Amino acid sequence: MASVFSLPSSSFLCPLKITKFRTKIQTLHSSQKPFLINSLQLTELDPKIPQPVQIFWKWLCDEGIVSVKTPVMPGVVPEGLGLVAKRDIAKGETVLGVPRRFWINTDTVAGTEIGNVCAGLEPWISLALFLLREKRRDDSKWKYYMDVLPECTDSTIYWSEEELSEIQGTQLLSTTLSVKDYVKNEFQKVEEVIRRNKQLFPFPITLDDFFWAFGMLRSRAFSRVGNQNLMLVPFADLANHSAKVTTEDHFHEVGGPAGLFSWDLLFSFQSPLKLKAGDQFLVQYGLKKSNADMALGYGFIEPSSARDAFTLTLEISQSDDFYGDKLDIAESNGLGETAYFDIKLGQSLPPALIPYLRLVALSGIDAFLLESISRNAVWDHLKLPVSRTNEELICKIVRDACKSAVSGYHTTIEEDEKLMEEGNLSSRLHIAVGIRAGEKKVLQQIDDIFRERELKLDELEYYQERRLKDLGLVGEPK
Ligand SMILES: C[S@@+](CC[C@H](N)C(=O)[O-])C[C@H]1O[C@@H](n2cnc3c(N)ncnc32)[C@H](O)[C@@H]1O
Repeated sequence: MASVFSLPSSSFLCPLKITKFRTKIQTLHSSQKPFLINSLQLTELDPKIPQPVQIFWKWLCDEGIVSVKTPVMPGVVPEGLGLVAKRDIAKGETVLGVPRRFWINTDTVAGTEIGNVCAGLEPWISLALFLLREKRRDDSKWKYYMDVLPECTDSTIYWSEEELSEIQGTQLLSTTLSVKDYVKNEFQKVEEVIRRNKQLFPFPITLDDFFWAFGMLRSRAFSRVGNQNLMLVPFADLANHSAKVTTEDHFHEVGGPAGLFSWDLLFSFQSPLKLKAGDQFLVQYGLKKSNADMALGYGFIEPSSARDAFTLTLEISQSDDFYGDKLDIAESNGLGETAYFDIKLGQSLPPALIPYLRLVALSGIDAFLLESISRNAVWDHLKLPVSRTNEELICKIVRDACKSAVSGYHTTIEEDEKLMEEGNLSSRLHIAVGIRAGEKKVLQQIDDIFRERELKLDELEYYQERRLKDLGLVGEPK
């Protein structure tokens, strides 16, 4: 199995042969003046660091984005490039502040020659076109930043067909294929814009290029900063993720000095951990993200099983005799005709799952429940077992769905675990094996819950029994 992952990199969908420093030292463009690599900051960089990164660092220094006081600098780390502490850093200490004029967001694009053309486009598409254009321009303000962007990541959007076959049957595969289709469709639409504006895009832009830009934005763009939804922040985006970081609020927009004589908004990063000189500055990419989200967005997964997840999709059938009533009840409770329930390994089921399942399965004489005066009253009834038939049916629906999902994988959990134990997996195979094992474990957990429920069907108390008790007609009145 591992052999399909040791293909030469040219077999991967790694577009844009633009940035080469990860494989060979890049030479400067003839039109660029070489920098003198002798400033105070530059001598601090590890000489093993590729030249484009040294030049990027010099640019950061010259532009006043970093100063001698900046306590982090770029470094080569197991995750690629990263930020390394130059000295001990206290927890909560500000490690960098990137002035607004270097941020890349829709305002940045609006202020350029392509601003008008991009005005009606989705923010990410306008940023993607901007990136692709700046990447080709020798006189780009962001040239040295563009030169340190990677050619691709291990995100599943860049995997070859053979690599994708390793996640056969997984939800990650279907999500990846949908995302790829979406990007392809958007590219077809944007090709027309590019064609009509040849003077602004006087170079070919391929689908692979577009995927490159999409992948860069997915893996490096910040969101939720102030009122900016999507934005690239050179230097700050060298921060890698660590599971050791268990908080998420590390970046803020603050006013501050943005050069010798100016004051501006700064994108500022605070260290979530106490660091020693030489340690890597690490952040948290999202506590709620599943391993599939991490694999798709960033091209890595965490060993923690807490990120293993499976999404159960349930639906009220339009051919259901009680479709209208059921939909109304679902909608009154924040759900819809289709409902998605993210189930995480080791965690209890989402509270709305079982009531929704009971609603979907409600039929025959149980359907009288739908006639309750208030929709909320119906939902309250659905929080407890309705009838043996209904409860048996929900167990069957879920167990059948689990069985069908499990039959789609081409390996067992044991086989995946053995591969993991043997080690030596390529980074992409490591992701594939981790994802397919994780999904199956969650499916097993769900199946176990409903198998146990099936065994207790005779012990459960159902609606009619509760009603009779309430009326004092059986057992102890409440
Ligand atoms: C925001 S960038 C960080 C800088 C990046 N390492 C670089 O070389 O430019 C995010 C990317 O870094 C890598 N990365 C970050 N954290 C990682 C981790 N914990 N394990 C593996 N790769 C990681 C992934 O390739 C991810 O897509």
